[in-house]
Amino acid sequence: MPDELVNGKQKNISSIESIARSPYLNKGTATPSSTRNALHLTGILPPAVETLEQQKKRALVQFRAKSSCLEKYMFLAWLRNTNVRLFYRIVIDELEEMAPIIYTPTVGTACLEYSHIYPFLAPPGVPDGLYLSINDLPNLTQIIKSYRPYPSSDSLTPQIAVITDGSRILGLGDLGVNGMGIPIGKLQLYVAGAGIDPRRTLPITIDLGTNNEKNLNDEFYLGIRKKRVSDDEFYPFVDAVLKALTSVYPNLLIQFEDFSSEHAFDLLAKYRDNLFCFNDDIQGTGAVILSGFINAVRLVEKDIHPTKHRILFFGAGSAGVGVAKQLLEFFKIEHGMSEDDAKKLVWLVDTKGLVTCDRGDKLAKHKVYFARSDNEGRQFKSLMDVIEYVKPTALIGLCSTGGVFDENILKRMGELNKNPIIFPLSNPMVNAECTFEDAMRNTGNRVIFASGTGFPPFVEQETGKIRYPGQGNNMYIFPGLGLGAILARPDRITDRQIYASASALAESLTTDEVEQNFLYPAIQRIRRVSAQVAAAVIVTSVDEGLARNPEINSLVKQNLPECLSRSGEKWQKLVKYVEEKMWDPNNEKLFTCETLVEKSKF
Ligand SMILES: NC(=O)c1ccc[n+]([C@@H]2O[C@H](COP(=O)([O-])OP(=O)(O)OC[C@H]3O[C@@H](n4cnc5c(N)ncnc54)[C@H](O)[C@@H]3O)[C@@H](O)[C@H]2O)c1
Ligand SMILES: O=C(O)C[C@H](O)C(=O)O
Ligand SMILES: [Mg+2]
Repeated sequence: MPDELVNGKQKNISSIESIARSPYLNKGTATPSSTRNALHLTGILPPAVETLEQQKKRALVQFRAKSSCLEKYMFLAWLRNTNVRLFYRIVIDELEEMAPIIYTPTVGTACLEYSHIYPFLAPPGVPDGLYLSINDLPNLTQIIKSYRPYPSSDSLTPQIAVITDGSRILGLGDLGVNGMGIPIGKLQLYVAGAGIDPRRTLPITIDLGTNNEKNLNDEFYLGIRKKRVSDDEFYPFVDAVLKALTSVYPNLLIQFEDFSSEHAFDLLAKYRDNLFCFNDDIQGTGAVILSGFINAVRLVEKDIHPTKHRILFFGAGSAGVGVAKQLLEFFKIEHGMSEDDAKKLVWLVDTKGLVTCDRGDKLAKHKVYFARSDNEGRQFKSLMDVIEYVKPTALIGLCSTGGVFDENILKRMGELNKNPIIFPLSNPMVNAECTFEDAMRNTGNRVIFASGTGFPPFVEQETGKIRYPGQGNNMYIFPGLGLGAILARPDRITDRQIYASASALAESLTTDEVEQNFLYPAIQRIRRVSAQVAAAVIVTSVDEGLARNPEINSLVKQNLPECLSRSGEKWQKLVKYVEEKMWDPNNEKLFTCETLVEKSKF
């Protein structure tokens, strides 16, 4: 037999095996009989040929029977790594039930336990994400090139990477390499919420050590066992990773996630103008909270003029400062305020109290901009003292300390305001500054509320009316922002694109949601909402002259004014175009299993 034929046959065998074993292509019990025969799966699979719906039903029964959220997380992780299509069918259809498992709060527990649950998340050979440690410095490019989450037949060039160094995972602190759960969770929302093809997502954890003693002393800890490296090593290593990534994947969008605040601000400042990237905790959170704030401001407009708000941030890290900066844009753009006047509407509090210029300590760089100088030498330490001084209309918690908006604080906010705006945004749920129930009870049900992790609805005792809390989480922004950027391909993510994402999100509520005083759209509608957010990002990048995708340019340019106003037929057409680009687990064209079998004539 000629060599080519032998090779040809070997190729067939290996491609057939890779279909049967591919977490992406295999359909498990939904594999049709003809394909089973071709793949030699008859006898390996039980005889029944099921539909995706039947598989989903069984998986849901198994999922719901799990006794803890962590077990549910592990079950879903296994499903994702063995049957991609079934996993995403379930996550997309049941997002309200699944989001708290694959994302906050359970992803927080999973990160805390990551080194303990690790081998049970994926079958051998299926990676959960890309690990790059400081020891890999000489080989970064090679490691990145060889990383294949699926067999090479279904590997595609990644379009979006979420990268963390595990140093500030949610409000849980430095978790080192255990932080891998976060890039994985974020990218699952990219797929479920914005229809990015799962094969085009790249979760990355860089390991530069950890200062978490518990991890360092844990016999099962999976990261390198040493203290975090100094900045002299940190910045060159991150730079080398980014260079290697972009040399292998030049169009890759990079989302920085859960870096400690100082590094988060520095990395953003260093790369925002020369790399296709954004920081989710600073810009994504800024945009999502701006959006909720815009809707909250509308709700209280008859009592408080928008420019008369007094906004108190409890927590002055990457998220607090990121949100505060984003809010300034709203006052400047929508209300014509000068930067100085807008800045006067914001007060920051950190562990030492109100952030002022003359507090006597050396302020971290990112706090200096908002430090107050109108305090006439007075300093305020406790939150209550600051509240008495500022008399805030809005209280925003981003301090990672659960329960600090206690009964007294909430009551006082209720006394000061007809409808106090209270956003306990820290994650996961145990770190939320207050619960929805406490906020309702202590303000006579008058609070305007959004939290980072979703709380259950509250039933008003007197009326029996059900009140739904808002979820102010960047998950409403990053999927749409990323999708829009991937489609338009601007050179960089700009402030205007971020602002457009926030304002499109604020406008995305249905009449029914507006009537119910929602601040954010229902999570079940996330794909539609992400399409609107993505379209707004696309239009802005075309208007800025930054979009490099010719198809997008020709589609948008001729209808630019209508698209910029986000109304009318042309805008709707663009949103539909974006929706049609979304990956869907039921789209057979994307699962070439049968076609490959047929072509292989085996
Ligand atoms: N809802 C969302 O979408 C979202 C997005 C990003 C971050 N977050 C959450 O925000 C929190 C903060 O993130 P970060 O990156 O800004 O973290 P960070 O650690 O950099 O900042 C925390 C800030 O809170 C202050 N602080 C801590 N304890 C305090 C206390 N008891 N009293 C007063 N101030 C206190 C610190 O001084 C610091 O300024 C985290 O819990 C994170 O999960 C939520
Ligand atoms: O991950 C989240 O749920 C939101 C945010 O990015 C965070 O760091 O808390
Ligand atoms: Mg984050």
